[in-house]
Amino acid sequence: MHWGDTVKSKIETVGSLVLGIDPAPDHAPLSLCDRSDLFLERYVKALLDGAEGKVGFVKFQSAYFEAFGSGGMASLARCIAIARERRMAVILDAKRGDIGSTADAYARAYLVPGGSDLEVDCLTVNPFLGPETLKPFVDCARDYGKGLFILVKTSNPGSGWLQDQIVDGTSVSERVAEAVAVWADETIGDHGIGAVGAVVGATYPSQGQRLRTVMPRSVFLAPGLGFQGGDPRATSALATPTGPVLISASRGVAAVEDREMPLDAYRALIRSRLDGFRQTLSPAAIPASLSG
Ligand SMILES: O=c1ccn([C@@H]2O[C@H](COP(=O)(O)O)[C@@H](O)[C@H]2O)c(=O)[nH]1
Repeated sequence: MHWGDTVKSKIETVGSLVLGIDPAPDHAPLSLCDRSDLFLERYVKALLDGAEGKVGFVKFQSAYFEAFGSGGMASLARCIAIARERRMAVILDAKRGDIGSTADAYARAYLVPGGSDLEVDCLTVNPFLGPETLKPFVDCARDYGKGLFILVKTSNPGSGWLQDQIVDGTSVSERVAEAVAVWADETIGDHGIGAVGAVVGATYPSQGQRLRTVMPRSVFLAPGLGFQGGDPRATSALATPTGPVLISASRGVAAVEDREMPLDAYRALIRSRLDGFRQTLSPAAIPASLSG
């Protein structure tokens, strides 16, 4: 199935929220942390239990699994499988990017069916090394129904240091966006949505408006809801029929101060936080079946 079709059908049935999964033991309930070797999978299962029926997309942050070394990467593979069993579309936020031959190996690891046990539906990639280094990812997205989110305007406070710089009359992020738009057109699916999308932080919705005009057929991944203060309403309003917006929150859904919280209460908290975030989105981003 084309990534754009997957996005469209998940949004229509469950909505555009993305559950960000950044497993950090220092803000998780203690009952999940008592055996460090089991922490990652227990944490992911607790979040997925709480998110049942509330989200159709999960975004795993690779770094938090890598931080546990080889065991963490093995857990990531198992957590990807668990999320897929629960019919979630899996985005891996690994921000990969390197010279073409190495990018080819990354693409095989994450995007080629059966290429490795880290295969996901969609991957974040970094454009800093230039267009030919993104080609292996774009080819895989087109050939195997996968999705890409290329970093265009990231959510962090310092993103403007490079991304807002003007070169030959165009900002660096717009320059990247122009390339994304071309790749989106080359990978278009039945619904007019390209497989190549963009990371556009929820913290910069007015730049998002401008970027939407440059990338009319790309899915936006908008991280930064919750802890980073992203604007849910203005960001979800960037969605168009051929340019859906997926909005993600990680700590804002999962982090707790009361670390003694029992697991059942934690699952209930996840559910109510996801409901709360959903209510802050533009009404157009909420499927009719869930808007009541
Ligand atoms: O521009 C970007 C790109 C990626 N991220 C990632 O999203 C989550 C955000 O976590 P929160 O707890 O919801 O703030 C994290 O994994 C980042 O690496 C981003 O924040 N901004």
